[in-house]
Amino acid sequence: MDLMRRIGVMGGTFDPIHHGHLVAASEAALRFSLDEVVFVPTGQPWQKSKGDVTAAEDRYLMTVVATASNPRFTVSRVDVDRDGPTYTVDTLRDLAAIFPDDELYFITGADALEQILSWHRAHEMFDIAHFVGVTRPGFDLVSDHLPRGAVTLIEVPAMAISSTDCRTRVEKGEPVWYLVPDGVVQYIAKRGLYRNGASPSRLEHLS
Ligand SMILES: Nc1ncnc2c1ncn2[C@@H]1O[C@H](COP(=O)(O)OP(=O)(O)OP(=O)(O)O)[C@@H](O)[C@H]1O
Ligand SMILES: O=C(O)c1ccc[n+]([C@@H]2O[C@H](COP(=O)([O-])O)[C@@H](O)[C@H]2O)c1
Repeated sequence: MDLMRRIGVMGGTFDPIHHGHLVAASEAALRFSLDEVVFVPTGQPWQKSKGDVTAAEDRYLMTVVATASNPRFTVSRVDVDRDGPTYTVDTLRDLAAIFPDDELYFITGADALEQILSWHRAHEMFDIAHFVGVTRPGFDLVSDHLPRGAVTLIEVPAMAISSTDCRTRVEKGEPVWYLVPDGVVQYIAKRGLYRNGASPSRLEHLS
């Protein structure tokens, strides 16, 4: 009996997680018959400007809330718990140790795929996981720059949603209902995230 499972890995800063992330993961799971999709919130996303990123614990908890209702979705703390800048090569090494008998599929949107050769030790990543590039409105989905056979491109339902737009809307007092899961709307309000352009960096007010 073949016990090898197919594990999707959806990395992101998730500041906040939105339905674009969830649809991308769900479609990749469908197309590749993934047994599980592990969402991995970044610890320190070195290519985003440091002061602008919400505390990792808040981003981690929003990811847990957003994925809780899907039995195939899980959340990993490997990047949140690792010191230093978050490199996907480390994420994949950690997950390969957790899932030693399984195949890893790293899911990434067209914008991230475009930049992927700027990632730390990028070429080593392709030995650990197969990459799945998904369409995203406003970006071209191409893989000509990547090693042959390393990436499969798939079309997913177009969700013109970004975390940046969600943060801006909250800051302006506009709703983010239906852009992010209901529990994430409530978490953002409860924690006062994204108001006045600043987020609390600790969880001392979390009751
Ligand atoms: N609407 C979307 N459709 C498809 N893929 C997406 C979408 N939004 C994000 N992604 C992909 O999800 C992953 C994590 O994205 P990230 O957490 O940076 O969200 P973001 O919306 O791009 O954030 P920000 O606006 O803060 O840059 C990346 O691979 C990104 O390409
Ligand atoms: O490995 C790197 O150097 C690297 C650089 C930028 C982004 N990434 C990964 O790409 C995923 C999406 O990142 P981001 O910054 O667009 O949220 C997330 O898993 C990041 O860890 C990875």
